[in-house]
Amino acid sequence: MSQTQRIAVIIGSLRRDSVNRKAANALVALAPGHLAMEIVEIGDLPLYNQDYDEDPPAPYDVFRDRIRAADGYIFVTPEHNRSMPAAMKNALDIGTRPPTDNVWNGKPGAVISASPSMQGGFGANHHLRQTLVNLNVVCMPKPEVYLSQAFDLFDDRGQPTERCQGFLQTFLDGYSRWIARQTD
Ligand SMILES: Cc1cc2nc3c(=O)[nH]c(=O)nc-3n(C[C@H](O)[C@H](O)[C@H](O)COP(=O)(O)O)c2cc1C
Repeated sequence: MSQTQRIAVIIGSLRRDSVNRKAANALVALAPGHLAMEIVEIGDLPLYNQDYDEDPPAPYDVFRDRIRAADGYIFVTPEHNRSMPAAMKNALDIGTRPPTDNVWNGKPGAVISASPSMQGGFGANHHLRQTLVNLNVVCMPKPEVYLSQAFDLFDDRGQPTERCQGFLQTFLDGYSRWIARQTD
C-alpha cells in the first residue's frame, strides 16, 4: 500500500466508560501503518444553530478544519432510541454548513455500531448511513460491523477479546482496500 491516508475517527458517545470509545481505541491500535487514524472529538461542539452560519463558535472552525483535512472517516456509534446519538448528528450537521462548504464532501467513510443489546446498534448504523448519503460520504457497504453484547467484548482495561479483535481486523482489512479504491 503506497500513500498514507489520514482517517478521522468520530465516536458518537460522550460517556466516560463508552464501549464505542473502546472499539475506536482498538481500531486505532490495530490500524496498519498506511492508515494514520486519529480520533476527532465532538463533545465540545455547541448544539448546531443556523444563526451560527455567519459567525461560527471557535470549536466549529477547529472541527471543520480537522474533518476537511482527513482523507476518510470511520464513524463508531452507539444506538439511542434506534438512531444515532444527538452528539453524532450534531457533528455531522455542523460539517455540512454553510451548504457551499460541506467538509465531508466526496470522502470515503465506514460505520461501526456497538451496543449491549443483541442487535448491535443496527438501527443507529443504518440511520447514520442514510445521512451519509446526503453528506456525499461514500460509505463502505461491507464488511458490516454490529458489535452486539458489546460489554462482553472488552476486558477491564478496554482491550478487545480475541473474537472482537478478529471482527475489527476484518473491518480494517476491508476499509483499507475500500479507501485505496476510492482515492485512486
Ligand atoms: C437515551 C438512550 C437511548 C438508548 N437507546 C438504545 C437503543 O435504541 N438501542 C440500544 O441497543 N441501546 C440503547 N441504549 C443503550 C446504549 O446502547 C448503551 O447506553 C451503550 O452503553 C451506549 O454506548 P456507549 O457505551 O458507547 O456510550 C440507549 C441509551 C440511552 C442513554
